[in-house]
Amino acid sequence: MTLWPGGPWLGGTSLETTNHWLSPLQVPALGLHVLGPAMLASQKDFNNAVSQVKLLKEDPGNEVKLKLYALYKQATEGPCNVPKPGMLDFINKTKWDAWNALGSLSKEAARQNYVDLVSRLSASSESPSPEAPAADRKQPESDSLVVTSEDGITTIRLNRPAKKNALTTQMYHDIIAALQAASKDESAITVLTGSGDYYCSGNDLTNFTHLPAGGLEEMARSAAALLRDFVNCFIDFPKPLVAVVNGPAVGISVTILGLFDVVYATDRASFHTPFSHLGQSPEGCSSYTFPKIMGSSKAAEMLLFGKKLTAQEACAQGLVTEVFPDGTFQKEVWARLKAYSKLPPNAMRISKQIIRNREKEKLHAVNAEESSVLRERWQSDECMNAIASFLSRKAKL
Ligand SMILES: CCCC/C=C/CC(=O)SCCNC(=O)CCNC(=O)[C@H](O)C(C)(C)COP(=O)(O)OP(=O)(O)OC[C@H]1O[C@@H](n2cnc3c(N)ncnc32)[C@H](O)[C@@H]1OP(=O)(O)O
Repeated sequence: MTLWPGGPWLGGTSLETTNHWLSPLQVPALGLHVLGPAMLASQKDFNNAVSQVKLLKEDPGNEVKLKLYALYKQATEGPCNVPKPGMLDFINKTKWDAWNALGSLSKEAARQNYVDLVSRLSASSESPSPEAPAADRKQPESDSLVVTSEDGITTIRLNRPAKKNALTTQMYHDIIAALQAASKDESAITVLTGSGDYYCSGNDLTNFTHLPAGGLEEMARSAAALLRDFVNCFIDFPKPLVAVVNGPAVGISVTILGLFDVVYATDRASFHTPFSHLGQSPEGCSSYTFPKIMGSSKAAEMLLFGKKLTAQEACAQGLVTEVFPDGTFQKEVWARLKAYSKLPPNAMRISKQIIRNREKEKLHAVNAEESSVLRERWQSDECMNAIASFLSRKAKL
């Protein structure tokens, strides 16, 4: 089996010829124990991904191939418990190291990560041009998102001030498209900010009132898929990503801050994740990033009890990089960003890559799990009652 004919791997010896490592014929009947609702990739998805790898047009490079190998082994055989190859058996030792580095990652999560990785590789090998100029950018479908590019900075602005920039389903799609375009445009830095007095009041709770033909279950399924795609874009975003938090932030607009590189906030901002109040659970990888950023008990106070942080508190906890007086916020922040945007863009990209790569697989696994749990939560009475309360004007945060 030759996946990338003529591609010398690791010093001229093909990894696959030493282990036939991606042959779908070798996938044993797994009898997998599925953890949650069907958010994690099925065996069929996994088998498809294994076949898809062979169709990739470009060689993804040794590092990625090793990752695929390790995830494949973990997904099919579980944690590495075979003896470590000898020092001089370079290729098998490298493969063993990659597999062993996955530690106790479950078979299901490895399978999911494998499917995600293959889908990203397939998408990028199909993308027509690496540098889509800003002028070619597909404009958002509605006025609720405004995307501009100037001075080496692409700015994605939430523009629904009358609704405190609450995120409609269309806005999630538009933000995904805007991030994908920004990742390929010529700007050095990408910024997310809001119009008006709020940064963002989180998920628009009326999203839950548009029930599709398949009812609540179908609504929860598609919302979980959208959430997962949305958060994946932040995990994978390749350039410096800066949040300019111009006012209070709620829900998902707070949780994804843990995936930004830098967060600047006005002293009027606050940070609120009232998931328990809403019968929901954390998303945006916050169940992982928040304890890492602020320690487990501060994270628990926010994520379990919905403690609202002031900008100064969020800065002290490490969620916010710097707080500015509201009167000079815009002037100071944009002057600083303009200066940063003049730095060599490739160096910034590569530095971000090296930082993010250490965490990427983990973040994707966390995102998959959080989305899966929320899919269930959204069908719970606790959640339905909280949303009904808000919509009937009985409850406000
Ligand atoms: C598919 C992916 C799903 C990802 C899931 C994410 C989870 C979350 O994000 S959880 C967080 C959800 N957000 C909320 O619970 C916030 C709800 N809003 C409020 O509690 C308050 O509106 C506020 C504290 C944000 C602001 O209060 P304030 O008194 O200053 O202003 P209001 O008069 O309430 O708001 C003006 C206007 O905007 C509407 N609105 C504000 N936020 C939302 C929202 N999140 N969803 C829907 N609508 C919202 C509010 O109803 C008002 O509308 P009207 O002028 O028509 O009454």
